[in-house]
Amino acid sequence: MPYDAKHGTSVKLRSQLWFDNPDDPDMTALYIERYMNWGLTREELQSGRPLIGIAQSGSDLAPCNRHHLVLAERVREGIREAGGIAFEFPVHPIQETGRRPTAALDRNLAYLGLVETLFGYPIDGVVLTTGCDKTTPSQLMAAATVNIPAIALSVGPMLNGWYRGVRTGSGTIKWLAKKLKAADEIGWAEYYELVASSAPSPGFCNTMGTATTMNSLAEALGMMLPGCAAIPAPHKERAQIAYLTGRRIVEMVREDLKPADIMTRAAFENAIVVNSAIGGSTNAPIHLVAIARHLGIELTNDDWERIGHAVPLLLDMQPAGRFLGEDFHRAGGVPAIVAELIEGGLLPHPGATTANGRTIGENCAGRRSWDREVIRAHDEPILAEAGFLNLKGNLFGSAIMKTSVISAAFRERYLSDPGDPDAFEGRAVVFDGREDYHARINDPELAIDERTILVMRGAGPVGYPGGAEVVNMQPPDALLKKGIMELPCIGDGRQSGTSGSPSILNAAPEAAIGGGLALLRTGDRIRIDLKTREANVLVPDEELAARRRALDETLAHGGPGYVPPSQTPWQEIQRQLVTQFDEGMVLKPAVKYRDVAHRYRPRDNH
Ligand SMILES: CC(C)(O)[C@@H](O)C(=O)O
Repeated sequence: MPYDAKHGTSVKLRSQLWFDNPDDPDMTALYIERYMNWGLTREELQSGRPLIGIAQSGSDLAPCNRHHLVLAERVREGIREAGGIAFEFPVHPIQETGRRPTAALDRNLAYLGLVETLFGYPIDGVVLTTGCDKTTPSQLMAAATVNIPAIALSVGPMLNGWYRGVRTGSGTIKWLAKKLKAADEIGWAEYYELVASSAPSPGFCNTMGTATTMNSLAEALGMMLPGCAAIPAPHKERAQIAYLTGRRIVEMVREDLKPADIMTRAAFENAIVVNSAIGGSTNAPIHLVAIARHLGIELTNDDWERIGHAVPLLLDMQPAGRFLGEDFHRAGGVPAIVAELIEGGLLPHPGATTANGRTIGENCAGRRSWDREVIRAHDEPILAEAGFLNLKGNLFGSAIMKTSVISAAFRERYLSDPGDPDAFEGRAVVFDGREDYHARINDPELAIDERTILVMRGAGPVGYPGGAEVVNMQPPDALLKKGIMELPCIGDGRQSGTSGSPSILNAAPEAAIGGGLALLRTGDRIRIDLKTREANVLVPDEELAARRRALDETLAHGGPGYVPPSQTPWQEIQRQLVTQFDEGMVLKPAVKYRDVAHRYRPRDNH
């Protein structure tokens, strides 16, 4: 509904409440004078042109998004040409590889800041500059809450990394370098060289890590122009789509096309299917559930399994496959994946609306793969069932397992219980947080062998705090030297989207608030059944009940000792308000605020 009809004012655009409000010329004078002080004229600000925010997520602290500082010029040109005026402003930096203790702590902080900015300033529509992992969901969450017209612009992945003729992918190469170093095959100098080779240009991870995943899903949700997610940052098409995005947001304001019109339940179901087909990150369920909750859409990890598990893997990209971002883009990017899914009858809602005003089906139908090695045909997939499993049992109520990275060697070694090829059992070795893991992983007393299951607890939204990517646990050096490159891992934290290890992640509730992992002890046996989706510690119920009583006692006296104290005000605030991973790790009081730009009119400041 247009702004004037909803609020009974004589202004047509929200920004006119500040700059062109005939009902209050006195306040208009106050609001407009300072925005003219850098050269804008009264005529520009009072001519009914939409004022378009550019939510700038790039900075020197956020190298993955830094190229947005350059792209914003093309966005501005597009906005101007379509008759709008650009207002660029900063969003809180979120850099996964730079922020300690974890960038995930800042997703909700950036969300809060952006909600306040969009609500409290004269902005009619916004370009969200997405990139590194959490920069995408934080901005989509804010756009969902405020619900003014919004369109996302991906910064794009880096160019492919190369080392001695071999593709080196972000993050994924780090796991390999660690293994080579542990096996004494390389020294530190080559280690640095190898890892740095994977980052040859501006842009985010060139693997299907969380960044490419979340940008691809933003496109699948309909919040980007078609093809936007995968264009590498330095390519000319990246600057071209920045310009087109700027033009389009002005039209979206005129059409009053808002996030809640685009990000419907149907759009989320499409995104889940696309995530399976691209081999997307295990961080995606957390973020999509969060965005959905801010729109009032009930999305669960059961939905992820029900809608996504049977979908085939079509994209051969690291860590699930071989290729990198440039290859994905050249093969056709997200539109080619969607086209294959439509062809195979696998996309549930081809009629879902997207940011350009057309449906995802209209945008993508027929745009099939240019390179069948990189993006496979729907009937010749890399893997038949590539989606996530949602495991449950006496260790947790929900944990995600990414099936597309379970290697053949792993299947052979573990999923071979006689008569039960879907189950494996192992002895648990439990670590209380990352420091404990790094201090003890090579301790021979732990007797870690090829049937061990590594467990990390204390890494969740409350425990770490923020829910860190620290469940990337590798076997001890002795096993790596023997060629055992991966052990099954379980954790109440997250794992990098670039990791290829067979892991059970995002376990909720986490140990820090008394989840089942808190009851586990080194030496316990764990059984995982991929068919029944169960994960249980094989300890008699009476014994578990006794451990539960002891834990309750500890919790009553301030909680398990492995939860470190908060170090900053935000750590403490977020700990008090945050939900668990399976509920999106959102701030509990925040989700009730919906459509705030239409529901509320901000009060004047003088
Ligand atoms: C590679 C990183 C930094 O871990 C992240 O981007 C991810 O893919 O999860």
